[in-house]
Amino acid sequence: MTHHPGPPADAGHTSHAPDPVPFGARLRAAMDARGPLCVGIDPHASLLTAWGLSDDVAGLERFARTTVEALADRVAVLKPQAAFFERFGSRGLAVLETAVAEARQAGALVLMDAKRGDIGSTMAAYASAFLDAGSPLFSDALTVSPYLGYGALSPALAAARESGAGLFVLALTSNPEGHEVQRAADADGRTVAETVLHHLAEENAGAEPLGSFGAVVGATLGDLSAFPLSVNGPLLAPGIGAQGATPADLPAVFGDAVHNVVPSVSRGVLLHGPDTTGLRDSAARFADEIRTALG
Ligand SMILES: O=c1ccn([C@@H]2O[C@H](COP(=O)(O)O)[C@@H](O)[C@H]2O)c(=O)[nH]1
Repeated sequence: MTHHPGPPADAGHTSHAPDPVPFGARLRAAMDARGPLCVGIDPHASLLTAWGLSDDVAGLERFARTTVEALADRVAVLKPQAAFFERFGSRGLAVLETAVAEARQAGALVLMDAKRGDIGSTMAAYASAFLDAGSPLFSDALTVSPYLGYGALSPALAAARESGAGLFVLALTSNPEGHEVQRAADADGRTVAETVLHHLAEENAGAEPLGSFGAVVGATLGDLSAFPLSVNGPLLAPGIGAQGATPADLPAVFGDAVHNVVPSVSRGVLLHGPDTTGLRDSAARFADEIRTALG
């Protein structure tokens, strides 16, 4: 697979032609070319301050631009955390739109971490916002929450198929509070997380080289061999760095599914900014550790 992982040539404008190559194939190509590391763009107020920036839209804009310029030409995936842009209202969203377009233009796949989930009719509007090729916030993939029922995600699945985008469905999140919901079992003893993973395996059946519908599975969770992680789709693994997990943990957590893992680091890289070399060197160190861990 030699397809360029980046966007169509008109990225940066508000109109995008649907990419005929499904997200899973584009992601596999990007992982092969650049390694699997995903870096989060999480402009925490504390990071803006640490970077010598003001906690306002100007600071946000500088933070996002610096991160994109430092990393979009070398990591497989950039993952803007929408919350940190939304807190500045419409002007924050304008910064997010620009960051998405510039990151895609530079060759990174953009995973919008917005964790959307609602009844189907409202889910269709979220899908339109992030997964319709003509939307200003169109992204290569979107995180979604299945806790209104996996079936309520149908409009997002349909929109992603239409535009060649992907989804990452919350299954086993990196935070300890997730357990009481995600590990709750039904009458047959099947946990919520297992149910989500089974749906994803069905979604991705037969897809090559990789399905477009992934799961979010924290790198912090220890041995997950009790869960059916082989969904023939990507597994976004947040929790490396600031939350305490390390690349060396990945094989023990993910077992046979480790080669479909997209390890994700936000603060662990970002705290080395605003210096471009600091950001790049930090990302390169994580990438090296991941390569070593995955053999
Ligand atoms: O289970 C999850 C799902 C998403 N996240 C998000 O990833 C980053 C983690 O940031 P770090 O600075 O590397 O801790 C953040 O945007 C979370 O909202 C997660 O941590 N766990």
